[in-house]
Amino acid sequence: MSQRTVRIATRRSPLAIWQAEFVRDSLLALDPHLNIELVRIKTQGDIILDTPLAKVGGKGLFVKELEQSMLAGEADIAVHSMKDVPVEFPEGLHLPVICERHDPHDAFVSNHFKNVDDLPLGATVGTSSLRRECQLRHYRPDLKIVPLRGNVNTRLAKLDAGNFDAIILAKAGLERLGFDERIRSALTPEQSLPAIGQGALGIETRINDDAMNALIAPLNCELTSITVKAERALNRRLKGGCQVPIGGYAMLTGDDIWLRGLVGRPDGSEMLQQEIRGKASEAEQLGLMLGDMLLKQGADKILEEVYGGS
Ligand SMILES: NCc1[nH]cc(CCC(=O)O)c1CC(=O)O
Repeated sequence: MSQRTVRIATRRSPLAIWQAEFVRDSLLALDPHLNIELVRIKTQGDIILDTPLAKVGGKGLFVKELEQSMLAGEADIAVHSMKDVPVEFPEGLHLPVICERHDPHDAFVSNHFKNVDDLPLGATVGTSSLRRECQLRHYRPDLKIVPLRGNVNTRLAKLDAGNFDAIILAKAGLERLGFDERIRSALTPEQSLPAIGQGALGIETRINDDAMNALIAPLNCELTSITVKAERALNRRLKGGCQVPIGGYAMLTGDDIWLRGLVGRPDGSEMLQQEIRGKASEAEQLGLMLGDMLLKQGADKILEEVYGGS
């Protein structure tokens, strides 16, 4: 029974490796006799580094190759940032486990300024996230938003090279890599509503791999699963792609859930926001309803323009 081998498919970025090792160590804490290997895979998202992802197009740029390795039997599980996981899974695969969420907020990183309000008029901020760009422009129309891609380490190096007054990154990614001291402040959800699934890790497996599904089941965090499922239901209703600024963040208090959603234009000229509260047991329906509210408010028009109508 022991000496079972688990092959974890992971991207090669330092953050992805940290996340795969986090899941490896969590599994080893449950059964020290497991034999766990990392299968390091290069994805499209890692290869195309000089183009804003929204322009590269296509969903699941960071997960497709990991899924193929599982379907080909070269890996047993894949660890993903939930933020990067598309709403639909390929036939034969599912995502039964969402681990306890780390900090979901965006972080303000700068060598000279302590928060967004502290930035001088016309300051340069690096981000390639349309969601961050939209909200920053909406909040501070004077800021100059400049594309910034690459993994977390690369982005910090570009900041240090003096290319930007500040950059915005996910707090969770910085903290996982030990860059806590680089975080000058957290952006509140009112300043920057996080990305759907931000801060949460998910584990994808083959649906029919009963042994593996049972093995990873204890890593599931029920509370995180509920909130992320609500956020992902919102994304499903909005047919969330990476060309539209979309934000979504759910919080649980006891049996109640509070879900906020945002759809906007990258230039910040329009930013629609809605929120909904209800029973946690209806998390997914609430996510879909919130999507409908945003669509009715005008998100349908924005999405239609971006995706060229349908
Ligand atoms: N798109 C890259 C990505 N995917 C997940 C994270 C952060 C970690 C997380 O949200 O779990 C990041 C980096 C960032 O946005 O700064």
